[in-house]
Amino acid sequence: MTVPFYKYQGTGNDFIMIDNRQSVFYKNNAKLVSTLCDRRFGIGADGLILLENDALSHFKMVYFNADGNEGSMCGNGGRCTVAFAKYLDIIADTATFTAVDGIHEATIDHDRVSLQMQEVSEIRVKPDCLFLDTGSPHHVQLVKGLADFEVFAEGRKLRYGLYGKSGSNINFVEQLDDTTFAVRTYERGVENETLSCGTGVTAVALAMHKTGKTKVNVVTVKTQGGDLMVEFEQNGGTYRNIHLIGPAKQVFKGEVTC
Ligand SMILES: N[C@@H](CCC[C@H](N)C(=O)O)C(=O)O
Repeated sequence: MTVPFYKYQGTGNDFIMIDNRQSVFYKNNAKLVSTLCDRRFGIGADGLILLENDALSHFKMVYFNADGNEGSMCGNGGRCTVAFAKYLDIIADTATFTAVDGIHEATIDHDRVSLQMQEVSEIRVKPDCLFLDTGSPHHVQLVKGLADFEVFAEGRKLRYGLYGKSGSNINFVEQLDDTTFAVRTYERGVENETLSCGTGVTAVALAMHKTGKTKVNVVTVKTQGGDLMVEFEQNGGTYRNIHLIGPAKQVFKGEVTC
């Protein structure tokens, strides 16, 4: 049986995208998902996303990490799914969709997607790092010399050593100026550095604001795959109206044999 697929990328975080409104893809097959995401034996991607029907919103996003397991929220994947929904004519310029962490709103202008993220009220500030959940769990740590930093080795050590079996995504950050940060992320579920992680970028912006490294409410975060912006409001200890903004593009389409 063949199933049409599309490939999308958001600042280099890449996804296999399948229109599953007619249940064409059997989703309880972790081995199939991981093989499709394999860069040598499959299509190659950081994750696979199913766009499905939803009673409450325009569509539902079901996200799998490259290891084949269903993941927590994916910010770049969410932005790419909005672009895919527009391509399929499910939405025009605004969307409401359901993800694993609840309902999200988004707008799209050409290939630029602004995705509203869930509120964040708990940020754990530790002596040399922060931990917060922006839909997915994130460790945020300032480092010097980010370009040469051993992201894979250090990220893997922390992901398994500090956060137990369930683990965490690990972000290493360097401040570039009052409003701009660079980040490199070791992604749980991909078990490698990815070129960009949207929930990670969101976590970095909030963590840097929380610790007073930046005073602005619109932060630019430079990833290995391009720039993203995070806008937010802070009220007491809670960050709300958080938006992750940046490009999401279709790269190619094809068919998979399942
Ligand atoms: N690439 C994603 C993050 C996906 C979540 C993560 N891998 C996990 O399950 O912990 C993003 O853009 O947010």
